[in-house]
Order: sequence, then C-alpha cells, then structure tokens
Amino acid sequence: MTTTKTSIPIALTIAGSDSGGGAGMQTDLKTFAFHCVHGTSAITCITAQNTLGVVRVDAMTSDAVIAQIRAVVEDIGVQAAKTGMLLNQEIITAVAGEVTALQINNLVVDPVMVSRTGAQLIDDDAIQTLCNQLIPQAAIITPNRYEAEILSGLEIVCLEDMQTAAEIIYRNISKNSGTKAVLVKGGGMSGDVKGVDVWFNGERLEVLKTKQVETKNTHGTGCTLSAAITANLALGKDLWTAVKDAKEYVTSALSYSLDIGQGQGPVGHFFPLLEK
Ligand SMILES: Nc1ncnc2c1ncn2[C@@H]1O[C@H](COP(=O)(O)OP(=O)(O)OP(=O)(O)O)[C@@H](O)[C@H]1O
Ligand SMILES: Cc1ncc(COP(=O)(O)O)c(N)n1
Repeated sequence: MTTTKTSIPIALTIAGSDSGGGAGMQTDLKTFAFHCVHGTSAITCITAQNTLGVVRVDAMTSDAVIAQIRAVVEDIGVQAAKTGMLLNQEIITAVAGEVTALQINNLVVDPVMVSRTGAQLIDDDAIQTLCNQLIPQAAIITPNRYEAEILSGLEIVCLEDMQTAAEIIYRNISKNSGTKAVLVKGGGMSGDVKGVDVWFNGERLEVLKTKQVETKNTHGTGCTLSAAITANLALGKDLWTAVKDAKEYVTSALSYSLDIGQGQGPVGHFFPLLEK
C-alpha cells in the first residue's frame, strides 16, 4: 500500500482547558479541525467547568507553559497562534516572552477576562501585564463588550460606543506595537446590536453583521471566533478575510448550538454533520 504525505497548516492555541468542552482549548482544537488546520496546544490552566459556570481553576506553572510552546514551535512550527485564558501575571509574562523569542507571527489575542456566566478568568493585577507585554505583539485582539470596557475605560451600551471603544483601544495599543486591528465583539450587547461586531484597523471602521441567532447556548462563541480567525490566518488568508470568514463560521455554528447541560450549551462546531 502506498502512503500519501499530506501537508497541512499548523495553528497553536495557548489557552485554558474547559472540562465541559464548550470553551477554551477544547473549542479551539475543534475549530482548527473544522478548518483542516492541524491544532497544537499549550495548556495554561485547568478549569472544572460546565454549562452552569466555573467551579475551580488550577494554574499550570509558567515553566510548563513555556515548555509546551517550545516543544511545538521548535519541532513542528506554527503559521498562526492564539491566546485565550492566561489567568495570571507569571503565565502572561512567560507567553509574551516566548512569542518574542520564537518570533510567533499571526498572533490572535482573545483577551479573556470575564466569562459570559460572570466568572473572573484573569487575576486583577494581570490585566496591565496583558496590555503591556502581550497585546502589543498581536496582529489582532478580540475583546468582548466587558473586556472592551476595561481596555477603553468606556461604558458600552450602543453601536457608537463599540465604535469609539474600538478606536480608543486601537490608538492605545498601536503606538508602540505591530497590532493591525481590533475587533470588539457584540455577543454581550442587547437589542439590534446583539451579535454585531466592530472592526477598526486605524483606517477603516467596519460593522460586521451576520444574522442574530436566538439561542441561550452561546458558551464559547468568543473562543470559537478567535480560533477561526487563527485557522484562517494559518491557511494564508489576509486579516480582514480571516475575520469575515470567521464571523460567518461562528454564526453557522451558533445556528446549530447544542442543547446540553442545564445552563448555556456550546455551539455546534461540526454543523454540516448535525441534523437539524
Ligand atoms: N446571539 C447571537 N447571534 C449572532 N451572533 C452572536 C450571538 N452571540 C454572540 N455572537 C457572536 O459570537 C462572536 C463572539 O462574541 P461574544 O461577544 O459572544 O464573545 P465572548 O463574550 O468572548 O464569548 P464567550 O466568552 O462566550 O466565549 C461574535 O462574533 C458575536 O457577534
Ligand atoms: C477555559 C476557558 N477559556 C475561556 C472561557 C471564556 O468563554 P465563556 O465566556 O464562553 O465562558 C472559558 N469560560 N473557559
């Protein structure tokens, strides 16, 4: 029997584990797989979590996180990477150092701070480190409504606020960095703006709108979106196309969200295989 050598783009997720399989690393790897991108991972922490919320968080040591990133990059190599839940200052400093040292390009930073269920997913003193050390190395950052409020210092209640926040965040981080764009996500908004995102790249302010999906099962939408952007960058798409296509993907996955557990279920990553 002859074997075929298959080449495939590689993406890395640096994120926390969600035992419920709805957010974090598990979601990232499913999203990479859907896009036919080989997924690699560096676990930052282990959450005991389900559709109702986060019960417990255990951090990895920063040395363990560094070793995972090096093991992947030095042997396999990555075309794109994303960060999710980084939890504490030590881990953020370690990840930022490795991104610089290993020259990891096409970095998507999902500045995970607060979960949809209200659980705090980062230590208070770590937010400044995230802003100073990691975010400036990102090609794009993807804050949700609450993270955008923290990063911009603005209360966000309408589309105009989202637009102003995107501009403020971009201007704050682009001074000394290579960050190309900010995407403020609207899953946490209400009314007509729910599910509407705002993109700003220093020149173009765009509103990204697909269809609004009526579902309570939205756990992990942010992780899915940032992982899909990462997969698209690994596939060689330009940043804007990567974001637009990722937005379409998350909308389709939301349309097939999974009614599991007693709380907020996850999205259906492999929707073409699911029967309505
Ligand atoms: N009901 C909805 N209908 C359509 N799109 C939605 C809906 N809810 C969220 N989205 C989209 O999902 C993506 C993720 O945004 P969201 O604001 O939910 O991120 P997040 O809060 O980081 O997600 P999570 O923390 O749940 O992983 C965005 O593109 C957003 O517009
Ligand atoms: C490990 C991990 N990473 C990220 C999130 C954010 O996702 P959500 O806001 O949907 O809970 C999470 N809950 N858990």
